[in-house]
Amino acid sequence: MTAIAVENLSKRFGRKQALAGVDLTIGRGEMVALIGASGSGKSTLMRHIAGLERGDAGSLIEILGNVQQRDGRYGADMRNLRGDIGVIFQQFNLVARLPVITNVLCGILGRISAWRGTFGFFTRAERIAAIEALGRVGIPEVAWQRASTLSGGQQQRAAIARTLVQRSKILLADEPIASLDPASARRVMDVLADINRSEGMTVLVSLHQVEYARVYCDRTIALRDGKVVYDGPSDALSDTFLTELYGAASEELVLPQKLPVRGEARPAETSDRRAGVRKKTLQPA
Ligand SMILES: Nc1ncnc2c1ncn2[C@@H]1O[C@H](COP(=O)(O)OP(=O)(O)OP(=O)(O)O)[C@@H](O)[C@H]1O
Repeated sequence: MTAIAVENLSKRFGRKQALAGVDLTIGRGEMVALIGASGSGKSTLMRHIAGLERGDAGSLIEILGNVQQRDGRYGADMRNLRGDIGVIFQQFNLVARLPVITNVLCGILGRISAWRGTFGFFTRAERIAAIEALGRVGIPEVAWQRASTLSGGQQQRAAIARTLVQRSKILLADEPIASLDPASARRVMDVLADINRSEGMTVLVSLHQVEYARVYCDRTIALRDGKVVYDGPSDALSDTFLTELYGAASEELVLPQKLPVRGEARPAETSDRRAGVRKKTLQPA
């Protein structure tokens, strides 16, 4: 079954053609990487799939077989479909002053009555589910801490826990590791891969470094100037091929050092870098 179907998606911002006739289909249970140099349209595509933005005339997006938007208008099922999609961003994933557990519980706001959400009235079962979700991502001990006290990697994992509590079927992760040091980045990618495998959650993750795509995703979709220029096995994205696709801009897609193979022994994680660090810290100088 198809999780995400995008047909002829175009988006113009003034004179800038951010997306130009994007076609792609992602099956349920797939974990797919989206790569592209800066400004290639990754975030714009993610925002459209999340239902946060509407495409231009002629565009069609279907989520789980239902029309999410067509010709710049949202479909009738839009509200329900929003609940099926969990979104995490590079930053600003959590409300800093609230405890982590409350942030995670925000995942169920779409399913409970407005008054319960407004007053933060959550049942014992819901709180237990939130702590279990934090356990799934490896950080149950931070449940009662303020979100602002978490490292960047922990914040991303808490945001993933929120999507588990939301029971979303699709997870869109827009550059979730761009602000993290390599050890924290791998942990976040490990968690994404784990919930993809064990929960069957469809994952679309945009990445700046193609190495992570090669290690974690069988399939990569590459964007350039708002168009899909490659859609196929991540293994095929050799450095030479990347240069063919992106020219000099390919340098920003390659890490200076090789990543260990998944599951290979890794050095102990150093302390996670605090969230809010400047974007693209993994780029070569
Ligand atoms: N709201 C907007 N208004 C005007 N232009 C926009 C808007 N959003 C995106 N763009 C432009 O569309 C193009 C694609 O932007 P987008 O953020 O999707 O790229 P990206 O691949 O995610 O880049 P990065 O890796 O740097 O985040 C860029 O030229 C950007 O300036």
